[in-house]
Amino acid sequence: MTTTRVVQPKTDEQRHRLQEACKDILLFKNLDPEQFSEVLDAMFEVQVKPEEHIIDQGDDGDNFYVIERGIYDIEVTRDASAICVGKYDNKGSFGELALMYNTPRAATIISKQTGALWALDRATFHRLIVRNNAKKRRIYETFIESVPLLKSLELSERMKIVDVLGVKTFKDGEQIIKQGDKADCFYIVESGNVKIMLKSKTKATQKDNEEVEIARCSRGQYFGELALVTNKPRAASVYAAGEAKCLVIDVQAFERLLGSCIQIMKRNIASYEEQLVAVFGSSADLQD
Ligand SMILES: Nc1ncnc2c1ncn2[C@@H]1O[C@@H]2COP(=O)(O)O[C@H]2[C@H]1O
Repeated sequence: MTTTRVVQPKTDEQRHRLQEACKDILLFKNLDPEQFSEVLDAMFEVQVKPEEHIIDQGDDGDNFYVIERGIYDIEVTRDASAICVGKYDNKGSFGELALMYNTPRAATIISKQTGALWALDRATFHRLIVRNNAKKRRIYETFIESVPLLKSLELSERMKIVDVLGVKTFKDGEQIIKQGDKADCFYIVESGNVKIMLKSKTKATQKDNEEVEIARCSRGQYFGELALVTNKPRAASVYAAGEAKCLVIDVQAFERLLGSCIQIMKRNIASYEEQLVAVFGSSADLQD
């Protein structure tokens, strides 16, 4: 693997767009500012046409991609039939697996309209992101083993979660999730507390726009799964209560790696109705 720093020349306007596209990329969250700036230097713009195959399942991995804009289908072929397992909608990233694990591409990614991507070459991805993974595993191994939801997974499966997660710190009172938004992440609390707040749409006596606290989550507990499991907008808002640090997993990794935990989550979702009945006298707000 080369250790040379790659610099792809960019205009100020391009760098600005690139920074915008990369600001929420989970795999970049653990980089220090110098490493992040090396990543940005190495990235280059790729314009895509409708129906273009950006990645073909089975190929060797060349680049990691960050989405600036466009819709991309994710297709996985098993037993000779291709199934669309999800899509990227104007945000997110893909193409990390083949580069991380030296495996053939695990899915085919097809653009559905004209779009724009930023690509990071394999050597730079390896040098800056993959090398960081050993450190990430050391830091999070014990904590991730203690998370009750993940107990049923194999150690190797838990480590794959660690490889792709991002860590975010929220200030006291900062909004983490907004009720009604489209969902794209799942969260596990590493430290601090978060409070789940709900604006009732059905309770006539409640003042307009007033949010009511319905639950709190602390270390080892998770939130943000409901909308991912039900494919609906966020059912409640979530705020940091004091400083809170969360591990964040994107929806594609959630579906790929946490599929076997979904039954446990569904059982817990049933108890949300009881919480709502306790607070509002009815669980109707969760059902629409
Ligand atoms: N369910 C899925 N299975 C495999 N790959 C997926 C899935 N969903 C999204 N992807 C992305 O599709 C990419 C295809 O190339 P990679 O295998 O390098 O990395 C893969 C992931 O980034």
